[in-house]
Amino acid sequence: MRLANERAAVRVPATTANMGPGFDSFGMAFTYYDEVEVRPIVGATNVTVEGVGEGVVPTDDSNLVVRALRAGLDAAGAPQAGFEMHCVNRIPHGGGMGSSASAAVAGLMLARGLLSDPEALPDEEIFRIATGFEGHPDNVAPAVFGGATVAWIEADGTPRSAPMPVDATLAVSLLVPPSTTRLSTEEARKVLPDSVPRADALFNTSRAAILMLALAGRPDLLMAGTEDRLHQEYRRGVLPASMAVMDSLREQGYPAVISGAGPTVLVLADMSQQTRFTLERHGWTVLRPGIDLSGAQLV
Ligand SMILES: Nc1ncnc2c1ncn2[C@@H]1O[C@H](COP(=O)(O)OP(=O)(O)OP(=O)(O)O)[C@@H](O)[C@H]1O
Ligand SMILES: N[C@@H](CCO)C(=O)O
Repeated sequence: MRLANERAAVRVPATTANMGPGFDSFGMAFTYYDEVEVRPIVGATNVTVEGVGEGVVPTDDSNLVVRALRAGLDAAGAPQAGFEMHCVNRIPHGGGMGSSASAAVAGLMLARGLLSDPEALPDEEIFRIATGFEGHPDNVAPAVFGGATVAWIEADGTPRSAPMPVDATLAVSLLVPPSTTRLSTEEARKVLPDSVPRADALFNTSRAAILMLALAGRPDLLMAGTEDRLHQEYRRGVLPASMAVMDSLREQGYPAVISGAGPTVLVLADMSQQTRFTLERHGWTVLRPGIDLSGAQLV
């Protein structure tokens, strides 16, 4: 295998995970993208970043996108090089919109784009390697495949995923709190208990099944299908503002959940102008993306 192309570029979607009851398994991709371009060079890697993470994320080989690119080349048996990389980042970091999964998928897609035989890195392989970076597959699956997905880990450790039927016209709102409230997934996972009451496990089993029906065209089931007892309440202490907004929206009849590990709040509905303005006055950003059905694409 060799590097056959002098450049590759990728567009990778933001994603949500959990969606209420589907902890570590449900996910969905949005028409809201990071874009990365790369060129192999002779010499040291140099990353330039525009937008989110500018001046913060590493600009050398320790950058997550570069690490994933290198992992992809290794998996395909291709040689390494130095890289000139330019990232246009829109997905907030530590925001609950799957930035780290999208970064890993971006790097792996770029590896594919540089290879003499792109088929050496099929989607399933990119999904597997990116899940290794993340530790759980729920954001990676929609970032790779698009749409709504259910993802799981087989007993032998193999990650798997399958598309969930979704009404692509479903309205989505992502409520992103001010950037001072970012929360790393690592911190958000530390507050979760190792075991949960059987009644709560049963509760989530039915709600996850209901959510599948709701997404496929039963919007009347969205409120019941977005209830959760496995993770959100345990995270209230590290997500006080987001949980308060989620509670208030649910009281008003909106199917609101914590997006991924937070602090972004996902609402599976459009919201009244007044509700949006109130949040924006308090420094929140309201995004209203569509559902991405393609996943990451070389461009
Ligand atoms: N585009 C990127 N380039 C480089 N590093 C990134 C990029 N995106 C994410 N990261 C790294 O991943 C970290 C954020 O990952 P983390 O899993 O904590 O949050 P998240 O993926 O945004 O949220 P969630 O998993 O809840 O959706 C950043 O602090 C940064 O170190
Ligand atoms: N399922 C993950 C999503 C964030 O990566 C969590 O809630 O911790």
